[in-house]
Amino acid sequence: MKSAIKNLTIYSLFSSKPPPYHFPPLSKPSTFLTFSSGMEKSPPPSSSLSPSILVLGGKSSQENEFAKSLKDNFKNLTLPIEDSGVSVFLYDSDAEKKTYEVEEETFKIGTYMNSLSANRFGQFLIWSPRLSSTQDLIAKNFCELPIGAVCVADIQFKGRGRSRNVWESPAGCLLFSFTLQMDDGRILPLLQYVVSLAVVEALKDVCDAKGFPYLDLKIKWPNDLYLNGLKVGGVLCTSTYSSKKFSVSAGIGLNVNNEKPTTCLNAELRKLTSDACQLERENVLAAFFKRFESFFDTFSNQGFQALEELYYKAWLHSGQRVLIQEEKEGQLLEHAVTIQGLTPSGYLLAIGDDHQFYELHPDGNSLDFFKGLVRRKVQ
Ligand SMILES: O=C(O)CCCC[C@@H]1SC[C@@H]2NC(=O)N[C@@H]21
Repeated sequence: MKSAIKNLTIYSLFSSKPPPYHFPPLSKPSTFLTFSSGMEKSPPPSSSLSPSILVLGGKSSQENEFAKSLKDNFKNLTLPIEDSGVSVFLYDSDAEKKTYEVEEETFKIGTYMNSLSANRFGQFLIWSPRLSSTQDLIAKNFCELPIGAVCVADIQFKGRGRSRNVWESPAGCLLFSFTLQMDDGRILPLLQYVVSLAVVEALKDVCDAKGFPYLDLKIKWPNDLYLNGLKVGGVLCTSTYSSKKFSVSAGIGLNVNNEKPTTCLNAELRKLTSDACQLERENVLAAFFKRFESFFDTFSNQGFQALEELYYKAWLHSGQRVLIQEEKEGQLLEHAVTIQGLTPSGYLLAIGDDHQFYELHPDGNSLDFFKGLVRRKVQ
């Protein structure tokens, strides 16, 4: 295939080749370490700012033992300079209850753990009221954490978006990153779609379980989450390659409960029903891991094809007419195509009015879906 595109920006997961930089070889997940789980003094409320805290906790005694070992060996972790002063605590449900009395907005680890039914993802949790970026913490310490470990922050002050964008991360958003590994680099670029799909389906699951009306959360390709025409979330997947494995840090930001300046899931829910029907970040996160775990198994064993139908129901683009741009002999030509689906490598497949197939790549400078696309001919 010949590309007519110059200055093409390709997101990190669109490259099936190992990236040029590597983390050190992966160590075994340390869940076999044995320590007694201990109670810690109550962590301060999230309103106390710098230096922040990290709370480590697990679903089972095994993960709680790992939490203890990580706390004891905390100096081995690599923290972004902005987070270097953090204090580490082990999760303690009694202490958490006291914290709620002071601060309602904190992520409730107990509620999350009770709601979590996934078996492999989300079992080991790192929570912070205020962190530079969950993505940085997870990616920088991938080798020290068990696969499936999740880091949640109430507020990020250096949140990362795609294409080096800053991700605004105020209170009320569900902000998290988690770890996973994959062997097959050919399907790696499609993983971000599996993550987005799991968010959409998890939201339906929570609404179902609570008897809430459905929110029409949709995927705007490649990684945005839209509700009623407004962006309420995004997915960022980054990977490194070592010892024949891709180590992936998957980060998700979802605006559950902060309607300024646009909207959020709960604001849209209030329009449909009573004020009493409100989503909690803890339940959404637990439902996400349940969905993701199942989708990830399907994806790993059968490929993205097995999820494609569901994905196309969840995205905004089937049959969408899109204006694409092409530079020819110094002239900017624009013409319309109709989106058909995804190519095997995860780009958009479109058919032109000339019956020619096109593979559309995202323009790194602008994600204006109707203007900012570049094209590549499929032969
Ligand atoms: O650009 C996008 O649309 C993706 C944004 C992903 C943001 C999330 S918030 C949690 C995690 N931590 C980060 O720093 N970024 C991701």
